[in-house]
Amino acid sequence: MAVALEDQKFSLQEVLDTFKLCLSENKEVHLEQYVAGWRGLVRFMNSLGSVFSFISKDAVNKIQILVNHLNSETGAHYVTIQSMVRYELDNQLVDLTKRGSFPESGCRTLLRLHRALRWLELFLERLRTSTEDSKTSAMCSEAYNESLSQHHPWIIRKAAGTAFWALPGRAQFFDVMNVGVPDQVVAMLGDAMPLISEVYQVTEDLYAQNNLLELP
Ligand SMILES: CCCCCCCC/C=C\CCCCCCCC(=O)N[C@@H](COP(=O)(O)O)[C@H](O)/C=C/CCCCCCCCCCCCC
Repeated sequence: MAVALEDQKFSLQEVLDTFKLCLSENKEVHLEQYVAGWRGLVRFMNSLGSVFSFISKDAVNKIQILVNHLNSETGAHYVTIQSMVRYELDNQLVDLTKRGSFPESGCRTLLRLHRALRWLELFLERLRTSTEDSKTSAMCSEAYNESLSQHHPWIIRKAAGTAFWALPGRAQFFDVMNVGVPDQVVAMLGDAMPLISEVYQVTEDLYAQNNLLELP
């Protein structure tokens, strides 16, 4: 019997596998798979409750901007993050010092998700090494404070901190991930982490080489 898409059980393994697909052998990051990975993560976050919807809205908005670039007539330049950066810089399509004509450039939009990927990397590593009595809210908030929060104003930091309190405990969180017993979750995270870290590092190096890490 066919199962409707919305009835299919969420599998975090599949989402993390999508990130695996976005890195080619020559270390190019494919944008279509990168945004597909984010879409899956947002779906997971939505399943945790409406308290996260302000975060989800922002992420969806940024994903959509990138999808619009991919589907535009210049979409061929957006196949990889590397080609996107080259194209937008060569054609002066990026606001480099202050917000101006290009508030939806691929480079600045992806930078926001890239910073969030660092949060994810830190959060997953904490989850992987956590114990039964570790608190997901504390792990999430520590990861956030070490990464994304440095780019957010007080009001966003406050709202994010409040939302983290609504995270389910570790056991329930592992359950929603739908990977298996805790040992299987830990093993899956151990496999996924190096890939996420590599995607993060390749993007970080590309942005650093092009002085794009502080785009307004
Ligand atoms: C095995 C565990 C899996 C964990 C799965 C986590 C799923 C997370 C899914 C999505 C993460 C959210 C990505 C958020 C992108 C935020 C981008 C950003 O920084 N935007 C701000 C700046 O944008 P501009 O104004 O410059 O355009 C914007 O101001 C942000 C607004 C919303 C608040 C963002 C708070 C981010 C907290 C990230 C932690 C998410 C916690 C989820 C808990 C599972």
